[in-house]
Amino acid sequence: MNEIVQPSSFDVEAARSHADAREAQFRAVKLPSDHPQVKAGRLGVLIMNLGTPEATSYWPMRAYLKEFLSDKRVIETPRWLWWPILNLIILQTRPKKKGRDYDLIWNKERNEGPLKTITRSQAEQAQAHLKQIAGDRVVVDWAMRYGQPAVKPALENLLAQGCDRILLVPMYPQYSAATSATACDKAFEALMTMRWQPSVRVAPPYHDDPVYIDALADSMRKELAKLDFEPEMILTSFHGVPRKYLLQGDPYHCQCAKTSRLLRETLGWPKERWMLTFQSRFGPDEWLQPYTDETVKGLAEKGVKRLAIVAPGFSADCLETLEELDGENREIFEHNGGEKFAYLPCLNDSEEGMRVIDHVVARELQGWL
Ligand SMILES: C=CC1=C(C)c2cc3[nH]c(cc4nc(cc5[nH]c(cc1n2)c(C)c5CCC(=O)O)C(CCC(=O)O)=C4C)c(C)c3C=C
Ligand SMILES: [Fe+2]
Ligand SMILES: [Fe+2]
Repeated sequence: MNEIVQPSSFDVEAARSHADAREAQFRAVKLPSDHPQVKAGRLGVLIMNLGTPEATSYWPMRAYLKEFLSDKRVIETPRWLWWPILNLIILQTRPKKKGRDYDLIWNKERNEGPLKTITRSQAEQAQAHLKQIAGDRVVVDWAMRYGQPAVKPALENLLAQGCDRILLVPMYPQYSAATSATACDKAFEALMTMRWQPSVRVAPPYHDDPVYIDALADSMRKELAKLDFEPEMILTSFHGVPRKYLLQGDPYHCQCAKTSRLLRETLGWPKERWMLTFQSRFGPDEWLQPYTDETVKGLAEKGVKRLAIVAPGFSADCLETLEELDGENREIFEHNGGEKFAYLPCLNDSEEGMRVIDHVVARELQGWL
């Protein structure tokens, strides 16, 4: 690539900021007519979450579940055994059943799952925050590991805007191969095909970051203050994974346990009125225990009347929190003798939630910005 030609009128000192100077440089480039367009010097931030179906009817649900459940990072069962189970059993019934569940939480105004609405807003707010700090130098986009918007076009979009350094931000406070690693795999797969590969960083898990723990504590205090009761017990419920993933070295369980402990300590909540549980069990294998639904039932049966559940592992409310925790588990509790139940929302795009995202992004851009 040929060098940037600076016209004499271009005065770097006079530029208001480094970002403005970069912008001015883009505009000042003079290239031969057959030279490819060169855009560089910007930083990209790609916020990545899990994904959600395009619609709640059979075929979109089936496509989403097939992509998700075909991922070897999610289901580690050998393919010869898993393929017939997935195609001949699960994909026959689950799309319809789960489609009905998605109907209960669907954002009808935008015709999309809440995970998409919230992730988009998080990215837009992060972009607005970075604009204040760095002008147009940083571009924020968002993508989903499964479904739309896909990771590869999002990376291409960042490159097209001149981002030659990209920060990937998997929106999972606790690392698991089934979530953070597979999101990065998808990004690296896209980078494999690129001639001019950007420099890439990956934001690490933030399960014990004081900014995250304080944001969770602040959000919980606010939500608890709105209730007309004080919970006898608080459950911190995390998405489960098969127990064998823990035994094979996935740090997810330990990171969930640490988040839960730090949150309780920060709130000063009594140990005997706080629990760590795991939800969303899938299939016949043993998953991380104790299971949320069995715990909720057991507590109600033992006479606990007032219960609150919070899901610190989800950066955005979704099917697993709105339908499973606030819907199914509320019903289990009330059906077994419980009286007052509260589901406390995720950090989402709230002030507390954005504090965490802005902090993680700013920290990981250090040295680049
Ligand atoms: C079957 C294996 C699964 C593993 C392992 C798993 C891990 C895992 N998942 C999340 C976060 C989310 N999962 C969501 C939905 C969902 N999860 C599974 C399966 C596994 N997840 C399925 C099949 C589904 C789809 C719904 C269903 O059929 O039950 C969601 C919600 C997406 C939405 O659209 O709202 C999230 C978020 C984590 C954090 C995790 C392990 C660490
Ligand atoms: Fe899941
Ligand atoms: Fe552990």
